[in-house]
Order: sequence, then structure tokens, then C-alpha cells
Amino acid sequence: MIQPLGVILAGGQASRMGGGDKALLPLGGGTILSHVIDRFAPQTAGLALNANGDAARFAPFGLPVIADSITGFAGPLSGVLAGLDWAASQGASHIVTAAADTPFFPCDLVPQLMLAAENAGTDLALAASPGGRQPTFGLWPTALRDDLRAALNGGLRKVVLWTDEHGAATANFPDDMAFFNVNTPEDLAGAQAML
Ligand SMILES: Nc1nc2c(ncn2[C@@H]2O[C@H](COP(=O)(O)OP(=O)(O)OP(=O)(O)O)[C@@H](O)[C@H]2O)c(=O)[nH]1
Repeated sequence: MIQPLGVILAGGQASRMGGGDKALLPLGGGTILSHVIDRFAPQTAGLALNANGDAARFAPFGLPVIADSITGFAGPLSGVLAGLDWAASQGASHIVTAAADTPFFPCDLVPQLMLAAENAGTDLALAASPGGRQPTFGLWPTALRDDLRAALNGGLRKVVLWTDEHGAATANFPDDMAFFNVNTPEDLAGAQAML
């Protein structure tokens, strides 16, 4: 039985929010990130935060903070790679990723990803909802990390190009709103209203 570690992807530039760490913005008595942690922690065997910049800002959460090794903001796959390298150093075989700007993601994310992968005879899976695939929510094996590193060093940025190439399974979730992500100040007001 796979026991994936969880990696929260918070390594982006938040340019639509005006920069900084949007995961630390207040939401419902906590922060966007605290909502993500509360959903994710019960589903995983351990959590880390993938963030670039000032790791000290995340110290209050008590999680390991891992930065991208690929420089220049190469996108979410770069955070996946950082997570896989961290997980390998912990002796883990898999990670599940969740985006730090998506506070209402499914509480059964991890079991559904694992079930989809098992049913498809693979150990790589992406979440999807009726609106499309959710490339920052996936199950990833550490065995593929050198392949991913080579792809990123070769300039690959688009998540689904890489996952399609590796035959990723799809875990279908019924509700698009579960993947509502906070990109702008207006989105943050929307998330507040959804609580
Ligand atoms: N590690 C890492 N994560 C990233 C990178 N770019 C985006 N992400 C993460 O991927 C998820 C989706 O990111 P986006 O909303 O597309 O990008 P963003 O940087 O957060 O925001 P924008 O700059 O407004 O597009 C978020 O969890 C980001 O933290 C990156 O270069 N490195």
C-alpha cells in the first residue's frame, strides 16, 4: 500500500495578486494556506511546503519548506520535482501535490488519486473536474524524478504534456468549485464568501 507524502505547491510568483506569498493571505480566521493544510494533513503520511523566497515566513506552520532547484520560476512541475527530491530523501516512494491557492480541494483527494492510478495499472495520476484537468493536484512517483528533471532542464513547462507522455491516470471529481483557486483579490473575496 502506497503511503504518499503531501507537498503543497506555493512556489509561484502570485503576479495576479500583486506578488508575495498569496497563500499567507487571511481567509476565514486563518490563511489560505492554513485551510489547505487542514484538508491535506489527514490524508498524507507527512507534509512539506514547496516555496521560493523567504522560508522564514512559513515557519509558524512547522512544515519543512523546500525550494525549487530549477531556477527562474519554471512553473508547477518545478515544485513537483522539488517535492519528489524531498520525498526521496525521506525514503518515500510517492508524493501527492495540492496547490496552496486552492482552499476547498476534495477531502478525498489522496484516496481517489491512488484508486485511479491502481485501476489504470500505473502510479502517476492527475485530478480532473468537469471543467478540465487539475495539473497541480496529482500523485507522482519518486522513480520518475530524474526523468522530470531532464524534461525541465530541456525546457518542458506544461504539466499535462509530461503526464500524458507517462500515461497518467485521471481521477475524476464531480465539483469544479472544489478546485476554485485564488489568483486575484476578487477571487479572495469570492473564497471568503464561499466559507
Ligand atoms: N514551485 C513552483 N510552483 C509554482 C511555480 N509557478 C506556479 N507554481 C504553483 O502552481 C500553482 C498554480 O500557479 P499559478 O496560479 O498558475 O501561478 P502563480 O505564480 O501562483 O500566480 P500568477 O503569477 O498570478 O500566475 C500554485 O500553487 C503556485 O504556487 C513555480 O515556478 N515554481
